[in-house]
Amino acid sequence: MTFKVLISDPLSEEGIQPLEAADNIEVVVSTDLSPEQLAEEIGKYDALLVRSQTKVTKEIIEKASKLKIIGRAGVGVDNIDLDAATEHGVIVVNAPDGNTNSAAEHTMAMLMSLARKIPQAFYALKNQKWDRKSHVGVELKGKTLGVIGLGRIGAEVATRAKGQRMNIIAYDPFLTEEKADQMGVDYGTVEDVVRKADFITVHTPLLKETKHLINKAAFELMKDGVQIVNCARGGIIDEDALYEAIVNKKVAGAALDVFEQEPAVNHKLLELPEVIATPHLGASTVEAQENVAIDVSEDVANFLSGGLARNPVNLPSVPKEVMRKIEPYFHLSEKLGTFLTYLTEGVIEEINIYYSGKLAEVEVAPLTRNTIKGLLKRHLGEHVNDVNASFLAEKKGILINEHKTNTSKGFTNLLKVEVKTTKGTRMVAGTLLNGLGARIVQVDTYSVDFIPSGHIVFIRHKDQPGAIGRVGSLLAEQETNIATMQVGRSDVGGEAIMLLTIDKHLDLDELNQLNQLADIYGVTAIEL
Ligand SMILES: NC(=O)c1ccc[n+]([C@@H]2O[C@H](COP(=O)([O-])OP(=O)(O)OC[C@H]3O[C@@H](n4cnc5c(N)ncnc54)[C@H](O)[C@@H]3O)[C@@H](O)[C@H]2O)c1
Ligand SMILES: O=C(O)[C@H](O)COP(=O)(O)O
Repeated sequence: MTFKVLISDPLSEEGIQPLEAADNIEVVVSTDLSPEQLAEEIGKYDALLVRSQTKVTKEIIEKASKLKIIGRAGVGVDNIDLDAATEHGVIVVNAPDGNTNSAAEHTMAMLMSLARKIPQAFYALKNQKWDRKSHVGVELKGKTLGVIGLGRIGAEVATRAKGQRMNIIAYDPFLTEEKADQMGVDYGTVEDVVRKADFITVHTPLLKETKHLINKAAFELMKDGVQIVNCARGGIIDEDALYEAIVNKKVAGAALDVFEQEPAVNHKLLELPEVIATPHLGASTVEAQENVAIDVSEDVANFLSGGLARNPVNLPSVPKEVMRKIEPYFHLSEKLGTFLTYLTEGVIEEINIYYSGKLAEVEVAPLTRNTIKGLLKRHLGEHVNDVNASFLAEKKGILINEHKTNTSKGFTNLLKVEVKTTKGTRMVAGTLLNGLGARIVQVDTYSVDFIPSGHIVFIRHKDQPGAIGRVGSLLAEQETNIATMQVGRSDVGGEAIMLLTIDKHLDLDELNQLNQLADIYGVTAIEL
């Protein structure tokens, strides 16, 4: 099978080698597509690679019938509708580390240019003006730099600013006083940071919570003459409030690499001499572009070949260590879900997944997603996958509960799935036998032992002499070979079950004949 990958923003040619080199991938580079053209084209592609320019909207994703993965060669994914991607089962991956250094260096370049008015002086000189008086700057040494968002880039900026002998005060929701101490920065709230800083730099993602984090009220708390840097995302700083604060002389200068609307030409902030700017160049270095393109190309190529994504954005990433422990249970978890879809009637209201024995000691969320995938796929179709399974279940109002218990009924590990529907509760449990693979060991209250794979017939019948024989004889007449057979009953003469694994698929006629045998209550053909 050949996968088609569209690259719709300029990426480093060296960086996309992992895709070009893959036998099963055809790469198309088309960086001038309008949104309408992209919407028209996207249906042909299995993967899309972008930077920040391509807007991957809900409308685009809805037209992307074959799309499996979107790769963002960079950090920020605010140009991608993540909810729409998740709903349509499209995984989004980014390259979180490749441009950290370049973005931090660009921030420092902007900070120093701002403090020494280098762009303004250069502009004057270019216009034949030898003007030394208007371009007197300030030193960084001894000043306080407020860092809002002390993640990868914020932390690198803090380290470099310390090299300029600045004091750092930082706020990040994940920063503790202890960690701040270890990093040699002062810990503060957003309010502390904006009150105390001479320069403020923001390094958060653009989220609902960070939109206009620096607003009119924040500017009012700042020192007079404060200077502002934004090399993260337009929109973290309220541009109207910044404009006003500069005009009112509260803010002495601002260095902006990013804007609320990009490309930002004819922007009112660019008319102010106190503002210096670059057109979103933080990650535009040869090194960063190569790094991010390699990272994302490798991830996309690997994912298309059936591997796991290293840097998923809309799916929690699972540490390798945990993955190694739970990977053997993947097959079992999906099969248990699928098996139950054949037994249940009515609308699913609640799914309870019980992990016991060894399984109770590990992170099981990926197994839960996989079980739900198995439960939903048969009815909702192939588009249900790990990315959207929980989302779709939630959207359908299904309650999902994970339980960890110690009661593993003598098995070293046991995975039990119980589904409550409008018509009743059904249950199935499975285990992984050392060296023998997966087994289903319980169906409702019956103990069984069979491999969850292939053609299975589940029969409910009256516990009567002859019932089993009649089923065996009819299957023989139908030239159906029985591979294994399990029987179980709750009470003598009561309801009993037969679970047969057979060598071929039973058609409707053959099933009907089985159903009409004496003492048979119901026959279900299961394909696992
Ligand atoms: N200008 C560019 O070209 C360029 C290049 C790379 C990254 N970026 C942008 O820089 C930003 C940071 O990137 P990163 O790689 O450091 O990301 P990161 O995830 O490592 O760090 C972001 C930090 O922001 C913190 N944060 C979240 N909400 C916050 C809040 N309300 N207040 C304070 N902190 C908050 C997080 O806890 C995290 O530590 C992103 O917006 C990214 O898109 C821009
Ligand atoms: O979030 C990022 O990684 C940067 O903003 C880089 O964006 P770009 O890939 O468009 O340069």
